[in-house]
Amino acid sequence: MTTTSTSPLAVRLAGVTKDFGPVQAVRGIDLELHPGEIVAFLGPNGAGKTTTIDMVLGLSRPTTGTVEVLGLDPRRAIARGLVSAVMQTGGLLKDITVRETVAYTASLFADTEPVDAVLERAGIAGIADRKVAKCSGGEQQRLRFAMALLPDPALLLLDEPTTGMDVEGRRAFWSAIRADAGAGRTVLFATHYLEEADQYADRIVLISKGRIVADGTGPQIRALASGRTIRAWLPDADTAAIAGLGGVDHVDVRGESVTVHAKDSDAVARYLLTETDARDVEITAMGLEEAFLSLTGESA
Ligand SMILES: Nc1ncnc2c1ncn2[C@@H]1O[C@H](COP(=O)(O)OP(=O)(O)OP(=O)(O)O)[C@@H](O)[C@H]1O
Repeated sequence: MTTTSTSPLAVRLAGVTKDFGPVQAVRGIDLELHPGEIVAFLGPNGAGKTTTIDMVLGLSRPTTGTVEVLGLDPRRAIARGLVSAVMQTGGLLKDITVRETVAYTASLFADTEPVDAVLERAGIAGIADRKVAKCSGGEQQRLRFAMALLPDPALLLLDEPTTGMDVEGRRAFWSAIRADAGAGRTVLFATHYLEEADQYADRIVLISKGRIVADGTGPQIRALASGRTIRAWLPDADTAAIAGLGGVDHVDVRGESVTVHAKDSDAVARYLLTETDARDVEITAMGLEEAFLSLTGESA
């Protein structure tokens, strides 16, 4: 694997913004990725994930700020074979086999890993003689992954790599990526899927409206939105009194039940059980889905 001693960082973004005319797609991102990390870039549609990845790939330049890949300008890093990307679609010839596809790609590079080794690493050695047209979406993505591994890149970028794949295809794809990343490769992938980020990344960078709104492990992201939900049966709930309790974010009354989002669930439960006729009091932690919506400001 190729690394550079001049910078220990795989990716460094400092004060990066990107405007498209009046659209501010990226509004000031600072981000450092360390070698060997698997990082998910998680965010809703239009958050700025692809725009940021394109800048890391040297496909576009930031409006302000700097982007460095392994201590180099992204285009130099690409030219040196330090970076590869797996995109969502395109780029495959249907009438040749999996092995022929990788061999053909290898012939375009001066110096590559052996074809059989990358087929093995991508988990598609068993289907090497299959025509691309006969491969499932997941197998085609693993083929793109094999092609991306040919220059033995230190950094691998994946833009929503599992869109349209079924659960099994997704699992097989990620187990190949994970096994390979054990060797020290840095991986940055964009995704809409919370579960995918939580399951396969060491670190989640949550992005919304062109800014990073949270950065940490799956459990850390959940802890940031550390509120709990308290539900109880309580006809004629005094919503003003509940809203006035410390740490209450939101009170919702539906029919005879009340739902409260609060940081201090004990105080709410104590109030409900001692000061009111509430019954069936239920407290649940926020799931990753709710944490995501609350942190990206997209909750109802
Ligand atoms: N070439 C462009 N010209 C004008 N606006 C653009 C261009 N590329 C992106 N945008 C806008 O910039 C914002 C960020 O888009 P971007 O594609 O980076 O988001 P994303 O997080 O990758 O979204 P998705 O998950 O839908 O792919 C959006 O408002 C988008 O419409």
